[in-house]
Amino acid sequence: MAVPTSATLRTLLFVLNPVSGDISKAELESAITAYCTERGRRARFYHTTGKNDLQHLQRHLQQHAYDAVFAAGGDGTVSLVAEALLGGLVPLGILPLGSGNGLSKDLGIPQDPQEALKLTWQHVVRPIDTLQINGRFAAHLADLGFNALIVERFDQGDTRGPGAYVRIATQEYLSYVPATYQVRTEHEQWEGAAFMLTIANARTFGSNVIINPDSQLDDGEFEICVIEPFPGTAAPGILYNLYTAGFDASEYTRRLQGRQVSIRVPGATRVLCQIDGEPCYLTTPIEVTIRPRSLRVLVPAAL
Ligand SMILES: Nc1ncnc2c1ncn2[C@@H]1O[C@H](COP(=O)(O)OP(=O)(O)OP(=O)(O)O)[C@@H](O)[C@H]1O
Repeated sequence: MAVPTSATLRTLLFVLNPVSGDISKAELESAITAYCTERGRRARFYHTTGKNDLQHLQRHLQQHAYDAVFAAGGDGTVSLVAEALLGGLVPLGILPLGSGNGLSKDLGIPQDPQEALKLTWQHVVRPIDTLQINGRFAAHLADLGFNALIVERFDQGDTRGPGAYVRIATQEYLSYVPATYQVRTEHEQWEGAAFMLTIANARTFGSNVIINPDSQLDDGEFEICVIEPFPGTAAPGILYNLYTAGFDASEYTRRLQGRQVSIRVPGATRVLCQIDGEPCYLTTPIEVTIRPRSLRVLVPAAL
C-alpha cells in the first residue's frame, strides 16, 4: 500500500554510478541540477567508485541529512542505495540507467531518467519488503542455477545489452548440468533438480520475464520459483509462459511461499548466486528471511 506524502523533498542526494548506462553523466548532473533548482530543491551528488561503496555511502548519510536519496544507475546501484537506507525513514528514489532496471519496472517508475526525475516532486512513498540472504541484502530477485551462471559470465564479459545475454545463455545451455536442491519453508518442503531457482521478493526481471506473477512487494512473504529441468521441446512453451504471466502453467515449474526459507544443495558447500543482478558465492545452507516493509521508496503518484 502506498502512503501519500505531503512532505516536500527539499534536499536530495543523487548517487551516480559513473560506469552504468550510456548517457553522459555530466549532462545528467546538469539536467538534474537545473530541474531541482527550478523547483526550489537542492541537488547533491555522490559518485560510486566500485570499492567499498556501501560503507562510504553509509558514512556519508550519517554525516549529512537528506529528504530522499536517488540511485542513478543500474540494479547494482539501486541495491546499494537501498541497503544504505534500509530500516530508515529517508526514501529511495530511482533514476534507471542500467540495462535491466528490474526493481524500477516492478514499481512502475518511468524508464526515461528525465521522466523519473518527476518523482522528486510528484510521488507517493511506498514501504516495501526486502530480503536477507545469508546476511546479504536483496531488494528484488536473486537466483541459483542457470541464470546466476549467465549473470556471472555476463559480468565477466566486455559486452553489454540483451544480445550479449542471449549469446552467453545459448552457449552455456547445451553443457549446463542442473543441481539438486532441498527447500524448506515454514509450510512445506521440496527436493529435486532445478534448472534455476529464484528467490523472489518481486515479480519481474529487468528482461521483462515474469518469474513470480501476482506477487506483492509488501505482503511480508517471498516466493521460491523453481524451473525444473525440461526437454528442449518444452522450452518454447516455458518461455512463452514467462513472458505472459503464466509461470504456474507448466509441469516443469513450481512456487513455494514463505517468510523464512532454508535451501540446501547436497554435495556443495559453496554455490553461485546472483543477488539484484550482481554475482556472488554463498555457503550452504542458504538461509533467507524477509524484512517486512523495511524500505521506503518513491513511486509515481498515480499508482
Ligand atoms: N566508479 C566505478 N568504476 C567501476 N565500477 C563501478 C564504479 N561504481 C560502481 N561500479 C560497479 O558497478 C556495478 C553496478 O553497476 P550497475 O548495476 O549500477 O550498472 P550496470 O551494470 O550498468 O547495470 P545493469 O546491471 O542493469 O546492466 C557494481 O559492480 C559496482 O561495483
